[in-house]
Amino acid sequence: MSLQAANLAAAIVDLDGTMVDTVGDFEAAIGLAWADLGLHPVGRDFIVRTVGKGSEHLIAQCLAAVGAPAALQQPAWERYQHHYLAINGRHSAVYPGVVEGLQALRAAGLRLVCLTNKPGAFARPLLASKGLDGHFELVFGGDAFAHKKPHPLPLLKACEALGTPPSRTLMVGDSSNDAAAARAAGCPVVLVSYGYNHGEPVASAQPDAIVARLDAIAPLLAG
Ligand SMILES: O=C(O)COP(=O)(O)O
Ligand SMILES: [Mg+2]
Repeated sequence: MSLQAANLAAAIVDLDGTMVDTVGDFEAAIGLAWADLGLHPVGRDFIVRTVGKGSEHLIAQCLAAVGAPAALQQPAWERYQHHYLAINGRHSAVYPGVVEGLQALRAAGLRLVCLTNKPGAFARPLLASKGLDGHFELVFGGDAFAHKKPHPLPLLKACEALGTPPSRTLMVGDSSNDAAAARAAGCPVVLVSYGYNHGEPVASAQPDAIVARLDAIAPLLAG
């Protein structure tokens, strides 16, 4: 079914790689945590390829990449959270077209929810400091439910909270995690071309549409 024919009532919008370019924050917080623990630094490219499945996954992968012993898992997670909360948003930027895109979706009558794999305690202050929080009725972090994307549960829960059927609730994301979760939940999905998709082209996730900016979505709905 085309996006136009879906008669959308709401959109669920991803955060990292879709609305905000946060790689600089991940890189800074991991760098500071790793320095505290005397670990070898992790390269930015590795972080870009690994972001998307939540912070716990990112930290575990970065520890494995530098051959850190298992005993450092918990201290690394604690140091990382400490530093991330302190620098949150400082090395991040809202992508061009995001504010206009969110405004246009709302003007088209869609209700908006933010759903991210990022912990809620990181996501809420980031949205607020970037002035994006006012667009969303609800914000769900990666720790809000028993599973994260690519599991469909968070999308189904978001639809339930909105009271909108998945078929009329658009997922807007940047990665195969968003696309797989949307497919399994029964939501249509649009991916942006500029985010973090584990080094793969977003076309391989077979979304309903690919856009270069968030403000290119509303025109697709109008036909
Ligand atoms: O924190 C992550 O790993 C990704 O977060 P996202 O779901 O907002 O892309
Ligand atoms: Mg993302």
